[in-house]
Amino acid sequence: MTDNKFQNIIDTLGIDTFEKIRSAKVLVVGAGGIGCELLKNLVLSGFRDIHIIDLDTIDLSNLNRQFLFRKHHIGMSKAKIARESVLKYCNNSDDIKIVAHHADIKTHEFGPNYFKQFNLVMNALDNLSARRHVNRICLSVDIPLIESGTAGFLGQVSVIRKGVTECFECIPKVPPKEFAVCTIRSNPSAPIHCIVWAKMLFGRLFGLADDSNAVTDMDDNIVEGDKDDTDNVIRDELLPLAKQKSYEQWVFHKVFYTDIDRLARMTELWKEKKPPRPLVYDELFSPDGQQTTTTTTTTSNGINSSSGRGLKDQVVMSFQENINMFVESIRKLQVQNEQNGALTWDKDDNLALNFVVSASNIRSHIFNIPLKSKFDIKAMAGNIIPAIATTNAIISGLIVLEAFKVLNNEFDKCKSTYLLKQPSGKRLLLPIDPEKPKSDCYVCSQNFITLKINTKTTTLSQLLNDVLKKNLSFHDPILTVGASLLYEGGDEDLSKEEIEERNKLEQKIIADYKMPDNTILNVEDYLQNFKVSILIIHCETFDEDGKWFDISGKQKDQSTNNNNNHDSNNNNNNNTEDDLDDLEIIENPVDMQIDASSDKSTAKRKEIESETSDSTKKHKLNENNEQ
Ligand SMILES: Nc1ncnc2c1ncn2[C@@H]1O[C@H](COP(=O)(O)OP(=O)(O)OP(=O)(O)O)[C@@H](O)[C@H]1O
Ligand SMILES: [Zn+2]
Repeated sequence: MTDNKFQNIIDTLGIDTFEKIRSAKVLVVGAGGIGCELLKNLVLSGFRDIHIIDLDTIDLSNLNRQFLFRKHHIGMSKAKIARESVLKYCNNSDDIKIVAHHADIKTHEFGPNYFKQFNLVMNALDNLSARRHVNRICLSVDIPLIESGTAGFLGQVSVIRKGVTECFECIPKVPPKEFAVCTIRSNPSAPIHCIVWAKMLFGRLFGLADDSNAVTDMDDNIVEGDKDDTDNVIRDELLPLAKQKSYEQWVFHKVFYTDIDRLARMTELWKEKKPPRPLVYDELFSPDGQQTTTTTTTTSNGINSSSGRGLKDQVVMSFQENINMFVESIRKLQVQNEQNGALTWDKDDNLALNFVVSASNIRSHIFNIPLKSKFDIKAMAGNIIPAIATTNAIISGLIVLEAFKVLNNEFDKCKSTYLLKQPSGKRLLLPIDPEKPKSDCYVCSQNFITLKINTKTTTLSQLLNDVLKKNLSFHDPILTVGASLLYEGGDEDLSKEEIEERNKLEQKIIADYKMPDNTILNVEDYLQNFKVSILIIHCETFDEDGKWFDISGKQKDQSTNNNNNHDSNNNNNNNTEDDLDDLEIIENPVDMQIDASSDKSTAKRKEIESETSDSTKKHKLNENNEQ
């Protein structure tokens, strides 16, 4: 029967619910901040058949809140160590079975058939694409999903059940902020512009070749775009000389002298502000690489630096210290690059972070922008909102409370609960009824998507990678129009020649690829067990700068006529939404960060407003909290 240590649970939930907990098989996706707390809650509540998946290894920066991990675990699989540590809570007894997978949930091993074995899936993820992926599979095999997330003091838990509640994709998520390329490249005015630039420069110098990375042209000594009075292209004769000396000197000269010199000469740009000042390597370093100036404690733009008190990383380094760090990090990264091939920027890789800190601060100095500490730059470069252990703990507790209702099939009692920053009616937790599935959701309601795109200039490769994979989170899409198969991914069964042939096809323009204006393209992903029809509308101009396609939800019956004037239900743009921590976070109940124009947001807002103002409803709110 049961163990005494669960007597409290039995007394509270009743023996029937407890037996369901004992026999349930559940999947936890993610063993990070929420995942660690959740696993501990699950075993302490009596769950004993748990699968846990996480693709990552333990990092030093996880230890302050991911309490299942210790310093000696750094570098080891999160899922496996989480399993080991959590088993200690139940003294390895209690007939408990935890299966840990050190793997990406988006791989074929974990397709719909794998999901079918569970009574419940719980997401403890940190990115949109994996969340969407799990949402689609759970819908396809009709397994309840509990979705959750935290951002600083804010948090949210919601239950997703096919046909009963809205799904994760019923409401479009607010895309991450993007900066205009010209601001990053030519006219920065805030530290974040220089930080974005430095990350791009890292990719340009040490990452994979990427034609869209326009941070600087590293290939020759032409001062781009500039011609003298007699129409000769202007060249920077010093650049090839710098190249002969060392890689770091060449990079330094190119990005902090040649490019800046060119910008400084664009007088139109500097009518109302101080022009940038190019830096000369030899004025900062002697030919033997030693610095020529003494370390200053104040930057030229008057910002106090390293003499300040506080933790080392929280102090703003002097200009000279940034210069030294820049040169040193390039030297070391170049060695890594030669040994390991292309590098990927990672906020937790100290050397990569040093590069971005120093490069962005030097650029800030040049453009008269305040310098920032390594701590601040790491937060901005990693889009980090400090993770708070207590928030994760509260949210994980709420997940388990919803799990009990799910196991009891009490979907009518399930709540979407928001953890607020400020109390609302003295309560920090705001439970509301989940919304019904949105009728025009292309994921849970089988509706059409409308895609406006220039069919005469866009290639199949752009459609596949930027629209279908990055924006719509397909993993391995198969494209058909009518009965003809247009494209199928996967390299397993293809010969080298066939792959080459397919790569060539991917470069074809989509209009030449049986997809002219007003085509209905069917896209299917076997791994997600998900398909959608996309109405393609040819469009040559878009309202926003830099935008080259537009996606909107569309009812099936309306979409088949060729009418460009359809309503945009979704707000998708061209951003890669992968890194977005995509919570429907609300700062305060009447200021919800859902698509403010949607009916749903208005309805929810009204509900919350009335709940927080009406005393009888407040009572209901209190009842709801005592779930
Ligand atoms: N596709 C995926 N498959 C499996 N696990 C994933 C996937 N995507 C993300 N995860 C895991 O989800 C967890 C999310 O946890 P959390 O938000 O605490 O992130 P973190 O990486 O541990 O911390 P931070 O991002 O704050 O440094 C991470 O451990 C991450 O490895
Ligand atoms: Zn939906």
